[in-house]
Amino acid sequence: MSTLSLEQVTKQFGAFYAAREISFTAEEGEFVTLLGPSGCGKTTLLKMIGGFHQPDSGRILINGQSVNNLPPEKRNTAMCFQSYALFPHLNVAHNICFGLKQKRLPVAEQQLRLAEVLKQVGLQDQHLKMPVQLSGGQQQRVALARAMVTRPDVVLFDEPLSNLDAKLRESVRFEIKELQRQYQLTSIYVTHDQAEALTMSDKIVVLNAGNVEQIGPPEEIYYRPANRFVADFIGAANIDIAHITPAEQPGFYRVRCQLGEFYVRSPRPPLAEHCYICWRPEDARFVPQPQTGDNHFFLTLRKMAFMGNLTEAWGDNDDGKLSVRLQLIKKPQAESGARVCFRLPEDAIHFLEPVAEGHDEMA
Ligand SMILES: Nc1ncnc2c1ncn2[C@@H]1O[C@H](COP(=O)(O)OP(=O)(O)OP(=O)(O)O)[C@@H](O)[C@H]1O
Repeated sequence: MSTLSLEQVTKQFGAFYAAREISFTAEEGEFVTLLGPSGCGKTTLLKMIGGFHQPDSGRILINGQSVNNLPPEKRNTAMCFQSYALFPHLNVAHNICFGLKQKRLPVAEQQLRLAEVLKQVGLQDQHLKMPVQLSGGQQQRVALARAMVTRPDVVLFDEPLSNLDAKLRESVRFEIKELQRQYQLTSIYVTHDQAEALTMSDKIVVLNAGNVEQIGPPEEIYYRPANRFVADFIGAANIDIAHITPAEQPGFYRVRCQLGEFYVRSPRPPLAEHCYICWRPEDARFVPQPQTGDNHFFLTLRKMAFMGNLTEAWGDNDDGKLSVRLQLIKKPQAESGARVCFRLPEDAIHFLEPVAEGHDEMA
């Protein structure tokens, strides 16, 4: 078991920053996901950890030792790519042992490790098959076995599921996570798929244009996004501008925004009186008997879409300047064009970054 730390790691391609002063740690056996949109620098970071790119500045440490000057083969990291990265002309056993052969490990040791890892990934009976004779999920397990067999300090996953269809992705996601947990593999996992990141990770590093936006466990990232980018990128969010003042009770705040007045409980105080706020579409409750007062608001319904387990709805506030998205468990008895009442629970509103001066859309 090993730890991995990045300290202020920067990588430029010409004048362009692919990674700018990135710092995070993966503790022993931790599953850390690098999540962000295309081009945000995920693969560049993974390649620097693996030794395929050299950082311009900053340090990469494995078990507390800098590996900046070590070539890839001396780093004891293992890459796990999409399933198609298996060698098509080699059977399962030869695919798995490829790295061990290159390291010139004695054949007896190779056989021992092969048997062990085949058992770990549940492919004991498949070792003579060629990759084309395996299902997508089995191919993915071979790719993982090939990484695990070298007993790496850190496993680096580069979008390993992007080649699989939606259903298989889900089951293989759980298989990888289970193996990672069982064998306490310190793992760095690159994806732009938020569902993958939320279900698999111990910790998520949210990246945007080469910068870290937030680092935290999945629940914190989802329920306490640090800023508009994170709130919007992970899940759906309604974002508004608000004036926030402390209420009498500690930990409670009065929030005035375009939707109305809200009484909010937040473990995190706002960073300024004038901040962006967000709330999740699933947090609003339909109120059949309209009420006024704190935490109630009115929308003119614009559109509703019945999705089976929930109904998606879109509506505008009274002055028509704010459009809001809702996910309701029960379809409201109302038609498009109706003015209907909703309520937000006290803990639904989250405080984001301060609004820049002169940018007051509420005025
Ligand atoms: N060798 C290179 N030379 C110049 N620019 C590069 C090079 N490699 C990457 N980049 C640029 O750096 C940025 C980050 O690339 P990177 O591959 O790390 O993104 P990513 O987040 O992994 O994206 P994706 O999800 O699309 O794979 C991109 O704008 C890319 O064009």
